[in-house]
Amino acid sequence: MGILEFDKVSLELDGHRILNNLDLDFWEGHVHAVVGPNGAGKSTLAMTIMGLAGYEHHEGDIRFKGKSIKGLTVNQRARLGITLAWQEPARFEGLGVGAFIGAGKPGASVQEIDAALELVGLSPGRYRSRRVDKTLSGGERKRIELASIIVMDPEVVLMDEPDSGVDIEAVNYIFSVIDQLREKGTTIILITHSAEVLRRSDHAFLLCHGNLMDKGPTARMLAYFGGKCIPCTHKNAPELTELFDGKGGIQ
Ligand SMILES: Nc1ncnc2c1ncn2[C@@H]1O[C@H](COP(=O)(O)OP(=O)(O)OP(=O)(O)O)[C@@H](O)[C@H]1O
Repeated sequence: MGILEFDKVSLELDGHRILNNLDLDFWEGHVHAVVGPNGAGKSTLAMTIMGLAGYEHHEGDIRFKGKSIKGLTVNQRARLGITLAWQEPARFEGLGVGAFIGAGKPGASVQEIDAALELVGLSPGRYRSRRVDKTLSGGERKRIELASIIVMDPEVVLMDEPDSGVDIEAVNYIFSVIDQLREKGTTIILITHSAEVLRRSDHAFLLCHGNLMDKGPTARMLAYFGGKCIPCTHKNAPELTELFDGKGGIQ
């Protein structure tokens, strides 16, 4: 049994079926990737797992440790240990960086906060007292968000395009955070367009137009990035030339 299970989950937004009858099983302590072309429904899947407003009225069931989480709020899901690393720390804008990082764990010590900052490659002396605001660069904000996840120590963490908008140095820190979370036994769900990120996973799901097209070990799913997209009969199936950027990633 997986730690997080989708049982025939479908979701309509604005009259369009965005997720279609998905049966997914995320195994405890594994790193899963969710891949697929633009508009496949990957971010919608993440929002639906988190139970964000507008995404809660899905058909089918989502179970965490065997119990339905349908109807639970984002905060209730977060308290169970399910969290999403947002693209940017938008919550609590203006809070001190240290307070922001400690917010997910009542009583978090300065040492824990500093250790998390160091893990993402930000000097505590320089960053802990700064504000979470627009004076931080996009990459810094992303790393601060990751530091908050390290302190929170969730059971399931979703990361939506963890390597987008960050430089090579920051990407390496993000990858080392993924490795550390994996070592701790955290279940990780990586939503990605990047073959490099996909390589960090053990197992991947391929979505297209809200449908699960394939699932399997990463090594096999990497073929998708190599230009061998599996046959798709959807009327709007994108041309392969639209999909691949020629550098091992997809557009
Ligand atoms: N509120 C909404 N109303 C109608 N359609 C929506 C809504 N939100 C998302 N969609 C559509 O749902 C589809 C899936 O969007 P989603 O953002 O989940 O895709 P994605 O796989 O994450 O794409 P990308 O790789 O481009 O980020 C898209 O066609 C999008 O336009």
